[in-house]
Amino acid sequence: MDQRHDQIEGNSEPSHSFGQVSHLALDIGGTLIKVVYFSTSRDDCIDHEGDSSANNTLGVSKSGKHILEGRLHFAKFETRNINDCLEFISSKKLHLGGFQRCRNLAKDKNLIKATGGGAHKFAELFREKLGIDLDKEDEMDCLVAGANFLLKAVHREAYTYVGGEKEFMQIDQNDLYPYLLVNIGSGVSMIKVDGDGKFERVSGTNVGGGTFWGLGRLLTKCKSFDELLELSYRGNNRVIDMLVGDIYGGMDYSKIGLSSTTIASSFGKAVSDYKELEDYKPEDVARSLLRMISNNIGQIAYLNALQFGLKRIFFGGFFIQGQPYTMDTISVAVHFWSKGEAKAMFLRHEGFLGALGAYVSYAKNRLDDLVCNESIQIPVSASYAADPKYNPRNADLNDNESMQCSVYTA
Ligand SMILES: Nc1ncnc2c1ncn2[C@@H]1O[C@H](COP(=O)(O)OP(=O)(O)O)[C@@H](O)[C@H]1O
Ligand SMILES: CC(C)(COP(=O)(O)O)[C@@H](O)C(=O)NCCC(=O)O
Repeated sequence: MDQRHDQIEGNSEPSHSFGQVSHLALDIGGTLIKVVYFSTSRDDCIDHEGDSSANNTLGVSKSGKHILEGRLHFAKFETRNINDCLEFISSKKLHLGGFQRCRNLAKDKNLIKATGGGAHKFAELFREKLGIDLDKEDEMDCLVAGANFLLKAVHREAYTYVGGEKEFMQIDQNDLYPYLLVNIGSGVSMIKVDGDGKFERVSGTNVGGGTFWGLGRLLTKCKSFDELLELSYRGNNRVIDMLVGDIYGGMDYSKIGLSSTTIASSFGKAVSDYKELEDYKPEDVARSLLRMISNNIGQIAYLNALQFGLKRIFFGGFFIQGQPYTMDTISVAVHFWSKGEAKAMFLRHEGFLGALGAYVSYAKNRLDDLVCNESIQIPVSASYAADPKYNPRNADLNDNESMQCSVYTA
């Protein structure tokens, strides 16, 4: 048996063991590193057309392409803790790949697809610590490729969020373009997508996820992003935000379509109240901040959609993280400004667009193709649960998933 295979399996109980790991891809952003990799597992072994050779996860399709069945795994780390990510990759031997056991495609085993600014910034570190070269892919190319892949290949990927309810969208592949992709990472990029590889970054804003996390940390003294979010759920923004009703004596300003509860000025009450930061509850501050930033992004997104005549806006990036209040504020902003004409849509794998784009870019070189059979909500931590060396503090996996899929190799 292949030694590499042994080493990977050696860390795991049989029920959750990895088979081969292949095609590791990274998106090293300003705040978070996103990791995507494919693994076959014994549970997933399928012998297509009777191929019972050494690698029984590799079958041959009617078109002559080999099919490798397995799961796509997702993980994320804070960029400031990049060593945790390096350790994770190293301990799982993810960088060594796995196709060579079955297809002798080892020639570029030390070349790992990577995108995001960190692919440039940390290239030397990866070479030094893991002996791998980062094969850099452009960040915008990857965001678009990742979004197109998810929208076309993954069932129940896109959804609207209205009145606290998720509604999954049926995406007609023949009627997908054009759309606006708004990626809310540390900063925000807005990309008009017209097709596979056909896009233009039409706008962006420096007021994004990093602003929420950075300002929020300074204002509330909270220690983690999740804590800040948690705070925001308990808060009441009306304590700090100046509403139309505060200015108009409790009345709507109906002539221009503003209800009394519309925020007239985010944080505006802090001026008239003569209060200091300590006089406000951190949860109210967090709530106002989340609302201010989400609302602003929703509005800028809509204005761009308007300018380019786009009806559909997909929001990605880890700022969203499937958080109800964030999505609600963005949805309301898009609905309000577009008078119901445009729709905000969210993606289940919103934070992994770039990493998935880097992943599918392997296809450019090796003619491999990734097909998702289905998308199943399985906590990715379940894949590691049996690993005695797995330390959840190292891999901040939150509630990510792995999804079942096939890789078609030429
Ligand atoms: N665990 C976390 N730690 C830090 N930021 C987080 C976390 N989860 C979500 N976020 C939010 O996601 C943003 C980063 O999103 P991401 O799409 O990964 O961007 P980038 O590529 O710039 O790192 C942060 O600025 C923050 O608002
Ligand atoms: C520079 C970036 C593309 C980097 O991506 P990120 O790490 O934030 O995901 C992004 O932060 C951005 O688009 N910022 C907004 C810059 C602007 O248009 O004003």
